[in-house]
Amino acid sequence: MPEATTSIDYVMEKASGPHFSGLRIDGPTSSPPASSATAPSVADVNAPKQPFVIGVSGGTASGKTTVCDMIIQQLHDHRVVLVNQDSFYRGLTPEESERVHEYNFDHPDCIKTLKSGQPYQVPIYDFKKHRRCSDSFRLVNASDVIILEGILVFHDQRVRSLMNMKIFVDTDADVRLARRIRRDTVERGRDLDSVLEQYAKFVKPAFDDFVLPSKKYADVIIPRGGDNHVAIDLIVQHIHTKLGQHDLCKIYPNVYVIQSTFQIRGMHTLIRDRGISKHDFVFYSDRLIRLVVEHGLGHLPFTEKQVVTPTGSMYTGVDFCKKLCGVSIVRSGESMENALRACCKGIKIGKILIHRDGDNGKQLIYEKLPNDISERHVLLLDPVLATGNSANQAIQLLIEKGVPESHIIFLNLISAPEGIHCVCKRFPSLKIVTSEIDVALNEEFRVIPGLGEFGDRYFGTDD
Ligand SMILES: Nc1ncnc2c1ncn2[C@@H]1O[C@H](COP(=O)(O)OP(=O)(O)O)[C@@H](O)[C@H]1O
Ligand SMILES: Nc1ccn([C@@H]2O[C@H](COP(=O)(O)O)[C@@H](O)[C@H]2O)c(=O)n1
Ligand SMILES: [Mg+2]
Repeated sequence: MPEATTSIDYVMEKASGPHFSGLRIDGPTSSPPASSATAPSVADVNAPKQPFVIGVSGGTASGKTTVCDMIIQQLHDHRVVLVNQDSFYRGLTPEESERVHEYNFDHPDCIKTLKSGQPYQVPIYDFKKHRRCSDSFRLVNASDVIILEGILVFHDQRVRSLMNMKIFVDTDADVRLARRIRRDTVERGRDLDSVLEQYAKFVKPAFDDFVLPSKKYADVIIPRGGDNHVAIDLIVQHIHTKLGQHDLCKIYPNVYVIQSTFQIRGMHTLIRDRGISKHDFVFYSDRLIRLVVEHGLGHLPFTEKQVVTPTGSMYTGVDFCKKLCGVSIVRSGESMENALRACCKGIKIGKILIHRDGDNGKQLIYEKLPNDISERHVLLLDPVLATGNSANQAIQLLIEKGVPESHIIFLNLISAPEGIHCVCKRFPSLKIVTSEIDVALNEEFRVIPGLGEFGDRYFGTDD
């Protein structure tokens, strides 16, 4: 895809015609870094990333935001970020606010910065006051997927050229007007006359002159907006396919990421927050660990079992696998032992301590495992999979003790792609169960965004 070569600050300003434009054309930009076109190597998080950019356009109140929300929800991927054109309106002065009906509101200026891999502070816009909320920003990272939404995002060729996929939400004009009246009067404190006047004077002409002509650039047109579930499903599938090259679960079928829900995202948000109290860190880590452990147990073999219920009927179910063992990688893996004990009554738990010895890998210094470990299925415990060096050493030890590789399930809360590659390449029959896969390791081999030193935070030695 061609990279735009010039600043896009001026983008679509010409669309404002004789009226003054609300577009912030003096907005913050940054020079693209020297190697912005390079795809990141898994080992170099500092290399600028090339996100997958989706443009979503359509007339006012066509359902753009609704469609974007549905896509994001169905993608279940924390790497997706929504950037709304609204955030880039220039704030009106008090005098301008008096004559707000003279305004023709327009366009974003952030996408180039985001595309070139730099974090960006997106302003938050107040539609009631017609200006940006002072001191209120949302930090947007160079995520893997950026959705840029707005009525004019297809207008300028240079903005379009940044997009990997363009979606136009096509909704009947009467329906849009009815929704806009309701939205602007109920949510944005406008009165009916001003909404209708603005619509006739600016919104409809701008739609005819700029928005509708840009429909021809769309790759996908969605009739009926958010009501069109088939179209949204297809788009989500396409995005999944496009991101497939990063999808480690497809490369390694033995990697399982537990189904993301807003509960799980919420818990991750809390434990990743550096400002959270120790008590809350432990509480929400424990909740997540319990989910990972339960999910991991679901991968154990079972035997069929029949029982008689109190109604005298037969119930055909399954019997748990009895020959089990937990093995924690000391020290942070010990934080997962309670959850395992709570799920598996009387489970034996072994330990492996691996001492970091310089930069040349790991040196094992302690192990205590059940004598009959070779007959057991092993749940290997470590909340963070970073480089994979410690994990590989622990797994190698288990295999040397006679545990078949396919009898090992490695449980963790977060995994770096580097660690997954490292472990899965060497031990392809082992299973990994995790709750989130992070972006990469940084130069210090720390998981990014990560959550810092898990053991120190969990056991309170981070002061
Ligand atoms: N399919 C739909 N059915 C009913 N109301 C809808 C539908 N899609 C959107 N709306 C409502 O219409 C208004 C505009 O939708 P929104 O998604 O914000 O449009 P846009 O971002 O294109 O301006 C909102 O109040 C929203 O709740
Ligand atoms: N202070 C403002 C800023 C913008 N608008 C209108 O918003 C419309 C675009 O947003 P949609 O969610 O409807 O796509 C656009 O038509 C602007 O006129 C506004 O009314 N007040
Ligand atoms: Mg919107």
